[in-house]
Amino acid sequence: MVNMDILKDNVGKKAADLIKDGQIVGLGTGSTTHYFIRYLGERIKNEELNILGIPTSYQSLIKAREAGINTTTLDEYDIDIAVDGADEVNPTLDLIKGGGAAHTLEKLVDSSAKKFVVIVDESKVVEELGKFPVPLEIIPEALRVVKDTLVDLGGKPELRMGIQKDGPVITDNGNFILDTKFDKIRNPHKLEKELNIIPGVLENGIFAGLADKVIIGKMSAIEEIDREDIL
Ligand SMILES: O=C[C@H](O)[C@H](O)[C@H](O)COP(=O)(O)O
Repeated sequence: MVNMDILKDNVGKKAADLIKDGQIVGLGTGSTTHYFIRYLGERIKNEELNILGIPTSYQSLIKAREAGINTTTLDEYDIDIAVDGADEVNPTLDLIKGGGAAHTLEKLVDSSAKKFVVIVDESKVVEELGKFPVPLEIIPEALRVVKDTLVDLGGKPELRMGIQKDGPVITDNGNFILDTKFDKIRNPHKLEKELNIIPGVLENGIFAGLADKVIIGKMSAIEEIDREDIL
């Protein structure tokens, strides 16, 4: 395993150990939550736990099935705890997510949970959000007008292109992604709202004020930061 994978493995296990029998669990998307889902599946099997997962993407649905986690939907259950990765985390626990184009359903699931736990390796920790471009899921018809609006707001939008697929990335919801670089994101709460009121934008990847806890995998140790600690 390369170093970053070890850190992701460590935080995935730590988060899986937080889950209690009988809970409904939001299953985040990405290479870090991959470890969480795997360890949760192992605990369910070894300890005969009664746990249901609510996936945030086709990827996490497939991984849940592989791990032996039964799944359900938000229509049927409230979520006790959601565990998800992030592309950037700042000192006030605001996030940028959506590197895997799953942020729309992730935001729905993560914000619905009674507790939202973020797991990251130390490379994701930043002083100020914005080095990672903000992903916006947009309906395809809105491409030109949303791009123009983002430029007016000081952004540099780029249509995310597929790999091993010609043309743009198509999200799980059938839409496009505009990765938008902003020079500095001084007020993530404000920018998150401004982006979401642009007609044609379904959801953007800023998750301001949502995380209750962040678990950071470092070379030296695992660091845990709770929202109440920073208030
Ligand atoms: O759309 C994807 C998600 O927001 C991921 O949780 C995020 O990109 C972090 O993924 P990873 O753990 O692979 O860095």
